[in-house]
Amino acid sequence: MSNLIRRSFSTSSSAKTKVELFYDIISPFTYIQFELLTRQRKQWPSMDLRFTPTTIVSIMSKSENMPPMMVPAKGKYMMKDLQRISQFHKIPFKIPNDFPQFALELGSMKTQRFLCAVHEQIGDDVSRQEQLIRLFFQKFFTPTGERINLADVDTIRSVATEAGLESDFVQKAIDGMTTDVIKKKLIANSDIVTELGGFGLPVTVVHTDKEPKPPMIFGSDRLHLIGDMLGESKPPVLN
Ligand SMILES: N[C@@H](CCC(=O)N[C@@H](CS)C(=O)NCC(=O)O)C(=O)O
Repeated sequence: MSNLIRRSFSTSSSAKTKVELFYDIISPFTYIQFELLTRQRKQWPSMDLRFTPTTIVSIMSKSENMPPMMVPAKGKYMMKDLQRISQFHKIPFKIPNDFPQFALELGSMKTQRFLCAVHEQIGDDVSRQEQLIRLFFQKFFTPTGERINLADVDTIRSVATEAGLESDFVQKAIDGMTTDVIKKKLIANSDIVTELGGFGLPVTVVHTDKEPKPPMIFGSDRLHLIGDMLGESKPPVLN
């Protein structure tokens, strides 16, 4: 098994189990899972939640999958489904008015490279990561349908600054975005997902030792299984 899959995290607490959310800001179901998992912290004290930036384009291509919206019936259902579940979970959300076109033509690669560079700089400061990731999701899936441009460096800079990152820190991450180290790191993160059998997002990996490979959960609708893998008896808080 690849040592990327069973890797060590720099700050580990043996009493807790790492639950790793692989994310890409362009993925609406990942926004849902991000909010649901962060809400679960209080309910599930054994969970040590971590975030890993990835790119859905690479995951789809390596797994020979394609975006659900390429199949018209799936695309239509997905829009309705997202509207229903975001309302049910009380997450302020709307799919951007030009979502399919934006996703296919511009996409989130620049933002994901930026976030990857930020992760490298901050290390395991999960609360700073969380604040930044949430702001990107909120500004892309606004309740009005007006989105930010995830492919624009000035926009990325302004979101990061609004999230409280210092300007020289942001500049360092922007410089990092174009380096081979960061580009390769983002692809390596995506390879972990496909090596575990992933074909889309969100992917949540529960780092238990109970199975030969850490289990990989696809989707934002399997929270009860994650709780069960953690040995938590309290059910997830859904709304
Ligand atoms: N049922 C899942 C659907 C998740 C989903 O459709 N994710 C998209 C990206 S936002 C994907 O990667 N789909 C791949 C596929 O369905 O094959 C959920 O509720 O979260």
